[in-house]
Amino acid sequence: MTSEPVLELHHVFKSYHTPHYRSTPLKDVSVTIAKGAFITITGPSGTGKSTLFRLLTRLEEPDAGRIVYLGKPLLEWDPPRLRRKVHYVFQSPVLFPGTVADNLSYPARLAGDSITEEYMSSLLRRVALSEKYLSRGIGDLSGGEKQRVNIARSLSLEPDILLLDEPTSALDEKSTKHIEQEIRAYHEAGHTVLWITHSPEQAKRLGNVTWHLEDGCLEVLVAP
Ligand SMILES: Nc1ncnc2c1ncn2[C@@H]1O[C@H](COP(=O)(O)OP(=O)(O)OP(=O)(O)O)[C@@H](O)[C@H]1O
Repeated sequence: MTSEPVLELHHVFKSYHTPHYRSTPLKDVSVTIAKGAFITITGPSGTGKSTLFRLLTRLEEPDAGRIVYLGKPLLEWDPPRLRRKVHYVFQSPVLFPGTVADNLSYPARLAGDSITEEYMSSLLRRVALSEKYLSRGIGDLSGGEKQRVNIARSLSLEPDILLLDEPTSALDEKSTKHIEQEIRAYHEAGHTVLWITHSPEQAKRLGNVTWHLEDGCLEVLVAP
């Protein structure tokens, strides 16, 4: 791992105000992510882990502070281009009606390209699904199968930074271990990974740097 920063947060604040409550998920958070890092993110439910990912992909903007990707402020990045490079795999899979193949080939079609059935089968194997799934309708899949198709489609984009929001929450132990192994391989190929998890055991298995987010503060924990 090099120490070259790929993402930087400088004094980032984010809060929400509604008529009924006020919540401040990020209070003056400053942190740097080195290129090729594998960071797990933990913290109680509702503390702002997903909010952080929304800010990193410009789905929302901070109230104050600056986020920089590859030396350039996020505000200067074209959002669709940014989101292919810093890619958010949502906690609830976003798939459209149609077959698994329709969904896997969507990013290529959007770019005016096409991908082969063989490549789509290899994407499915990476998430422990057989090629038989290619013709299955999205509506017929279980929550865990949808989650894996969603991850397979994201891997096809080969993002520089992969943001995973509880990607194994609907999976059994065997599939969870398979996905962990696949994402480790993705990381070892030189990519940066941020992984939100509620499981301290999973955080320990996945890497030695954990960010703990609570009460708006981000604490960096490095395992010995
Ligand atoms: N659009 C919004 N409007 C108002 N409040 C919001 C909005 N989005 C998030 N919040 C609030 O901000 C806080 C952080 O939410 P966030 O989804 O980031 O938490 P989280 O740590 O990812 O939670 P979980 O572990 O349950 O997924 C919560 O209190 C939530 O209710």
